[in-house]
Amino acid sequence: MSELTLRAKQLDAADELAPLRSRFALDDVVYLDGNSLGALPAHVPDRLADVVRREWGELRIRSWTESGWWTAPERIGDRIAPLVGAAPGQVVVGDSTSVNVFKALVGAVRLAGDDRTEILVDATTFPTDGYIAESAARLTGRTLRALTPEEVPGALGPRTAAVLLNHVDYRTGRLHDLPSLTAAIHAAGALAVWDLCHSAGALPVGLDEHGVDLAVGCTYKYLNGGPGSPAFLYVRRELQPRFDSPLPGWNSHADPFGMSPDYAPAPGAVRGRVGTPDILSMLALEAALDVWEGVGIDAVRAKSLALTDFFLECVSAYTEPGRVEPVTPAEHGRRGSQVSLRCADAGEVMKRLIEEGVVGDFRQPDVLRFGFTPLYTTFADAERAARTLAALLG
Ligand SMILES: Cc1ncc(COP(=O)(O)O)c(C=O)c1O
Ligand SMILES: Nc1c(O)cccc1C(=O)C[C@H](N)C(=O)O
Repeated sequence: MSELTLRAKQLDAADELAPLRSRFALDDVVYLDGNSLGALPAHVPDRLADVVRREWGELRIRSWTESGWWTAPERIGDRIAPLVGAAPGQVVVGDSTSVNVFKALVGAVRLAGDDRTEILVDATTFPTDGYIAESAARLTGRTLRALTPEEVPGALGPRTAAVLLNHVDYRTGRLHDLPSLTAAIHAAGALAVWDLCHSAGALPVGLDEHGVDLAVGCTYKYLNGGPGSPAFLYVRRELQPRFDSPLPGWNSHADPFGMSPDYAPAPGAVRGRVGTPDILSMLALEAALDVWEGVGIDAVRAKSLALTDFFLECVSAYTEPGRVEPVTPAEHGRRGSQVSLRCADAGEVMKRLIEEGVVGDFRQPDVLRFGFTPLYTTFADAERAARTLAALLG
């Protein structure tokens, strides 16, 4: 047994979170793609079967009240809230991340007022955010400026309405400094909107603590909600009474069954709802969140850093110098829960890695991306992935 294989064994034996892996349906594939689609929690199929057979099949329409379907968006929002550092009543679940980016950004611009004429967006962001920001700017008559997060403080001014940023960059795995960027945005009198897709469930976010205004995130990555599971929207409590949703569907009405032709927004997080919630996906997500029972996000972060440190060490020990180049920052304060390696022919290399039972993904133009989900990823997984990669690269 090599020194690193032995170390992996010791690290797994000492890992307090190791028993959580049994809460998931996993096989002997090394699954390092939980930053794209989280693994299936083992109890979710039975829960979903119950929702379909009993709640839908037998109770039918009664389930909207008797099975708690109607209030699911806020109830599930309150279960995500502690994972992103939010007190209850500020997170609502529903729609895709893209739709929530639209609600949050247009809502932020409206909150900022008419004399603030510019939106700033992270140029390195996941593309959907940039597309939506462009449309939000056109619809609200604001200009849009795309720049890197480092350039944001220097670009802020009295004209800035809102800034849309990613907490962790999907390609490089770089963690941006949410507290200091939010503080700089506030000092300029603008609103901070954060996309938490790659940090929710992976590391502490501290939304309330840092005074973030609005935030969105998906639930199918580190929250393991399943393919296409609904996203979430956070609106800071103090802003809720003035939050003017650009998609004021009947589900966000103060009295939805009053069926009034006049719109009156509901108070609180409910104001972020739009139309009928996608109950099957939503209740799969709710069940998936049970795996967090007794688990703290700080412990998850500590293991995530230990896993990514160990993976980087194994890659450097096993791989010929120069074959791959880490693009994820080594510094803990700037690292999300993934490791991205720049590599020649990355698309082909990832295809072969997957054939060898190590699943990560390829991102244009030359990045091998490995996601580490501390709830189920082991140190042995990290070592085997690095060893398999090195063997492939020769
Ligand atoms: C940072 C980020 N924002 C948004 C999305 C996607 O949004 P949606 O859930 O609408 O597909 C992703 C991944 O798909 C993402 O990585
Ligand atoms: N949402 C996805 C999908 O529907 C299919 C494939 C991948 C995804 C992803 O989530 C991609 C992901 N946001 C990324 O960081 O690349």
